[in-house]
Amino acid sequence: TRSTRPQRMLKAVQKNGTKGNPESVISAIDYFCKHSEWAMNVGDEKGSILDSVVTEVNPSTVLELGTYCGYSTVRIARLLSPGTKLITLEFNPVNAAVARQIIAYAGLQDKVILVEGSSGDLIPQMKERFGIMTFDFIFLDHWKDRYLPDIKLFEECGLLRKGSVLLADNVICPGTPEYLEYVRNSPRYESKYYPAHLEYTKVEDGLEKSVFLG
Ligand SMILES: Nc1ncc2ncn(CCCCCNC(=O)c3cc(-c4ccc(F)cc4)cc(O)c3O)c2n1
Ligand SMILES: [Mg+2]
Repeated sequence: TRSTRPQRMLKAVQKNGTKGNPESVISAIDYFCKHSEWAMNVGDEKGSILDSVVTEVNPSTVLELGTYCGYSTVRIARLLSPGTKLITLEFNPVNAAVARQIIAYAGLQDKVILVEGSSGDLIPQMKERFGIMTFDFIFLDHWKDRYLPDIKLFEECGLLRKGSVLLADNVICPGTPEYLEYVRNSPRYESKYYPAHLEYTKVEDGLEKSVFLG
Protein backbone atom coordinates (compact mmCIF):
# COMPACT_ATOMS: atom_id res chain seq x y z
CA THR A 1 0.00 0.00 0.00
CA ARG A 2 1.04 3.61 -0.53
CA SER A 3 3.48 4.99 2.04
CA THR A 4 2.28 7.46 4.67
CA ARG A 5 3.49 11.04 4.97
CA PRO A 6 5.48 10.22 8.15
CA GLN A 7 7.17 7.34 6.29
CA ARG A 8 8.11 9.69 3.43
CA MET A 9 9.40 12.17 6.04
CA LEU A 10 11.61 9.43 7.56
CA LYS A 11 13.09 8.72 4.11
CA ALA A 12 13.88 12.43 3.74
CA VAL A 13 15.63 12.42 7.14
CA GLN A 14 17.71 9.37 6.20
CA LYS A 15 18.60 10.96 2.84
CA ASN A 16 19.32 14.55 3.93
CA GLY A 17 20.21 14.27 7.61
CA THR A 18 23.45 13.22 9.30
CA LYS A 19 23.18 10.21 11.61
CA GLY A 20 23.70 11.20 15.26
CA ASN A 21 23.21 14.89 14.54
CA PRO A 22 19.88 16.17 15.99
CA GLU A 23 20.21 19.63 14.36
CA SER A 24 20.49 18.01 10.92
CA VAL A 25 17.38 15.89 11.61
CA ILE A 26 15.41 19.01 12.63
CA SER A 27 16.60 20.83 9.48
CA ALA A 28 15.82 17.88 7.21
CA ILE A 29 12.24 17.68 8.54
CA ASP A 30 11.70 21.45 8.23
CA TYR A 31 13.06 21.35 4.65
CA PHE A 32 10.76 18.41 3.78
CA CYS A 33 7.73 20.28 5.20
CA LYS A 34 8.58 23.55 3.44
CA HIS A 35 9.49 22.08 0.03
CA SER A 36 7.80 18.69 -0.27
CA GLU A 37 4.82 18.05 2.02
CA TRP A 38 3.34 20.10 4.86
CA ALA A 39 3.14 18.10 8.11
CA MET A 40 1.92 18.95 11.59
CA ASN A 41 5.28 19.18 13.36
CA VAL A 42 5.56 22.11 15.77
CA GLY A 43 7.98 23.59 13.19
CA ASP A 44 10.95 25.95 13.36
CA GLU A 45 9.28 29.17 14.56
CA LYS A 46 7.29 27.63 17.43
CA GLY A 47 10.14 25.13 17.87
CA SER A 48 12.51 27.95 18.81
CA ILE A 49 10.04 29.09 21.49
CA LEU A 50 9.82 25.46 22.71
CA ASP A 51 13.63 25.36 22.86
CA SER A 52 13.78 28.54 24.96
CA VAL A 53 11.17 27.33 27.45
CA VAL A 54 12.86 23.90 27.83
CA THR A 55 16.23 25.58 28.34
CA GLU A 56 14.75 27.97 30.94
CA VAL A 57 13.02 25.13 32.87
CA ASN A 58 15.93 22.65 32.51
CA PRO A 59 13.54 19.85 33.56
CA SER A 60 14.43 16.55 35.20
CA THR A 61 11.06 14.96 34.38
CA VAL A 62 9.42 15.59 31.00
CA LEU A 63 6.22 14.37 29.32
CA GLU A 64 5.16 14.97 25.70
CA LEU A 65 1.61 14.22 24.55
CA GLY A 66 1.48 13.42 20.85
CA THR A 67 4.83 12.25 19.45
CA TYR A 68 3.72 12.16 15.78
CA CYS A 69 7.07 11.81 13.91
CA GLY A 70 9.29 12.77 16.83
CA TYR A 71 10.26 16.27 15.63
CA SER A 72 9.47 18.01 18.94
CA THR A 73 10.77 14.94 20.80
CA VAL A 74 14.17 15.47 19.14
CA ARG A 75 14.00 19.25 19.82
CA ILE A 76 13.36 18.64 23.53
CA ALA A 77 15.63 15.60 24.06
CA ARG A 78 18.68 17.34 22.51
CA LEU A 79 18.43 20.02 25.23
CA LEU A 80 18.04 17.76 28.29
CA SER A 81 20.80 17.38 30.89
CA PRO A 82 22.79 14.10 30.76
CA GLY A 83 20.84 11.26 32.38
CA THR A 84 17.46 12.97 31.94
CA LYS A 85 14.85 11.13 29.89
CA LEU A 86 11.58 12.29 28.38
CA ILE A 87 8.42 10.20 28.13
CA THR A 88 6.41 10.71 24.96
CA LEU A 89 2.97 9.25 24.25
CA GLU A 90 1.78 8.32 20.74
CA PHE A 91 -1.58 6.77 19.89
CA ASN A 92 -0.91 5.73 16.30
CA PRO A 93 1.43 2.69 15.95
CA VAL A 94 2.52 3.55 12.39
CA ASN A 95 3.55 7.05 13.47
CA ALA A 96 5.21 5.65 16.62
CA ALA A 97 7.33 3.32 14.48
CA VAL A 98 8.46 6.26 12.32
CA ALA A 99 9.17 8.38 15.41
CA ARG A 100 11.34 5.66 16.95
CA GLN A 101 13.46 5.59 13.78
CA ILE A 102 13.74 9.39 13.56
CA ILE A 103 14.68 9.65 17.25
CA ALA A 104 17.26 6.84 16.80
CA TYR A 105 18.66 8.50 13.65
CA ALA A 106 19.24 11.64 15.74
CA GLY A 107 21.09 9.46 18.28
CA LEU A 108 18.67 10.34 21.09
CA GLN A 109 17.07 6.92 21.73
CA ASP A 110 18.67 6.67 25.20
CA LYS A 111 16.97 9.93 26.26
CA VAL A 112 13.48 9.00 25.10
CA ILE A 113 10.82 6.57 26.33
CA LEU A 114 8.13 6.32 23.65
CA VAL A 115 4.92 4.74 24.94
CA GLU A 116 2.13 3.71 22.58
CA GLY A 117 -1.36 4.51 23.79
CA SER A 118 -3.75 7.34 24.52
CA SER A 119 -3.08 10.05 27.10
CA GLY A 120 -6.34 9.33 28.95
CA ASP A 121 -5.26 5.73 29.56
CA LEU A 122 -1.53 6.35 30.18
CA ILE A 123 -1.44 9.48 32.38
CA PRO A 124 -2.92 7.60 35.40
CA GLN A 125 -0.21 4.94 34.94
CA MET A 126 2.78 7.33 35.00
CA LYS A 127 3.58 6.93 38.70
CA GLU A 128 3.40 3.13 38.80
CA ARG A 129 4.96 2.40 35.38
CA PHE A 130 7.74 4.99 35.38
CA GLY A 131 8.26 5.90 39.02
CA ILE A 132 7.34 9.51 38.33
CA MET A 133 6.35 11.70 41.27
CA THR A 134 5.63 14.93 39.38
CA PHE A 135 6.51 16.39 35.96
CA ASP A 136 8.68 19.50 35.69
CA PHE A 137 7.71 20.09 32.05
CA ILE A 138 4.78 18.88 29.89
CA PHE A 139 4.38 19.59 26.14
CA LEU A 140 0.80 19.21 24.88
CA ASP A 141 0.51 18.55 21.14
CA HIS A 142 -2.10 15.79 20.84
CA TRP A 143 -5.86 15.78 20.22
CA LYS A 144 -6.92 19.36 20.85
CA ASP A 145 -10.08 18.34 22.71
CA ARG A 146 -7.95 16.29 25.12
CA TYR A 147 -5.90 19.24 26.43
CA LEU A 148 -8.51 20.24 29.04
CA PRO A 149 -9.48 16.76 30.31
CA ASP A 150 -5.79 15.81 30.48
CA ILE A 151 -4.69 18.85 32.51
CA LYS A 152 -7.47 17.98 34.99
CA LEU A 153 -6.17 14.40 34.97
CA PHE A 154 -2.67 15.67 35.84
CA GLU A 155 -4.16 17.52 38.83
CA GLU A 156 -6.24 14.53 39.98
CA CYS A 157 -3.25 12.15 39.69
CA GLY A 158 -1.00 14.52 41.68
CA LEU A 159 1.44 14.79 38.77
CA LEU A 160 1.97 18.56 39.08
CA ARG A 161 4.03 20.43 41.66
CA LYS A 162 4.42 24.13 42.44
CA GLY A 163 6.32 25.40 39.39
CA SER A 164 5.44 22.62 36.92
CA VAL A 165 5.37 24.14 33.41
CA LEU A 166 2.84 23.13 30.77
CA LEU A 167 3.43 24.31 27.19
CA ALA A 168 0.54 23.83 24.75
CA ASP A 169 0.81 23.91 20.95
CA ASN A 170 -2.00 25.07 18.61
CA VAL A 171 -3.98 27.13 21.07
CA ILE A 172 -5.17 29.31 18.13
CA CYS A 173 -5.03 26.91 15.14
CA PRO A 174 -6.67 24.40 15.24
CA GLY A 175 -7.46 25.96 18.64
CA THR A 176 -8.11 24.78 22.17
CA PRO A 177 -10.64 27.33 23.48
CA GLU A 178 -11.84 25.41 26.55
CA TYR A 179 -8.24 24.71 27.63
CA LEU A 180 -7.26 28.37 27.19
CA GLU A 181 -10.29 29.56 29.16
CA TYR A 182 -9.38 27.15 31.97
CA VAL A 183 -5.68 27.95 32.37
CA ARG A 184 -6.23 31.71 31.91
CA ASN A 185 -9.02 31.91 34.50
CA SER A 186 -7.89 29.34 37.06
CA PRO A 187 -6.18 30.83 40.15
CA ARG A 188 -3.98 27.72 40.16
CA TYR A 189 -2.10 28.69 36.96
CA GLU A 190 -0.06 31.63 35.76
CA SER A 191 -0.38 31.67 31.95
CA LYS A 192 1.48 33.45 29.15
CA TYR A 193 0.77 33.43 25.41
CA TYR A 194 3.65 33.27 22.87
CA PRO A 195 2.34 34.47 19.47
CA ALA A 196 3.70 32.74 16.38
CA HIS A 197 2.30 31.05 13.25
CA LEU A 198 1.01 27.63 12.28
CA GLU A 199 4.05 25.57 11.29
CA TYR A 200 5.38 26.39 7.80
CA THR A 201 2.52 28.87 7.12
CA LYS A 202 1.53 32.52 7.69
CA VAL A 203 -1.61 31.49 9.61
CA GLU A 204 -1.78 32.83 13.17
CA ASP A 205 -1.06 30.32 15.94
CA GLY A 206 0.86 30.29 19.21
CA LEU A 207 1.97 28.48 22.34
CA GLU A 208 0.46 28.91 25.81
CA LYS A 209 2.82 28.45 28.75
CA SER A 210 1.08 27.74 32.05
CA VAL A 211 2.88 27.42 35.41
CA PHE A 212 1.09 25.41 38.11
CA LEU A 213 1.01 27.43 41.34
CA GLY A 214 0.24 24.50 43.67
N1 LIG B 1 -5.21 11.53 23.46
C1 LIG B 1 -4.13 11.22 22.71
N2 LIG B 1 -3.11 10.56 23.31
C2 LIG B 1 -2.01 10.27 22.60
C3 LIG B 1 -1.94 10.63 21.26
N3 LIG B 1 -1.03 10.45 20.29
C4 LIG B 1 -1.51 10.98 19.15
N4 LIG B 1 -2.72 11.47 19.39
C5 LIG B 1 -3.59 12.03 18.39
C6 LIG B 1 -2.99 13.33 17.98
C7 LIG B 1 -3.41 13.65 16.56
C8 LIG B 1 -2.61 14.81 16.05
C9 LIG B 1 -2.72 16.03 17.01
N5 LIG B 1 -2.21 17.26 16.37
C10 LIG B 1 -3.01 17.95 15.57
O1 LIG B 1 -4.16 17.58 15.34
C11 LIG B 1 -2.46 19.16 14.90
C12 LIG B 1 -3.14 19.67 13.79
C13 LIG B 1 -2.64 20.79 13.11
C14 LIG B 1 -3.37 21.31 11.92
C15 LIG B 1 -3.92 20.44 10.99
C16 LIG B 1 -4.59 20.92 9.89
C17 LIG B 1 -4.72 22.30 9.71
F1 LIG B 1 -5.36 22.79 8.62
C18 LIG B 1 -4.19 23.18 10.64
C19 LIG B 1 -3.52 22.67 11.76
C20 LIG B 1 -1.46 21.40 13.54
C21 LIG B 1 -0.80 20.90 14.64
O2 LIG B 1 0.36 21.49 15.12
C22 LIG B 1 -1.28 19.79 15.34
O3 LIG B 1 -0.61 19.36 16.45
C23 LIG B 1 -3.04 11.29 20.70
N6 LIG B 1 -4.13 11.61 21.41
MG1 LIG C 1 0.83 20.82 17.05
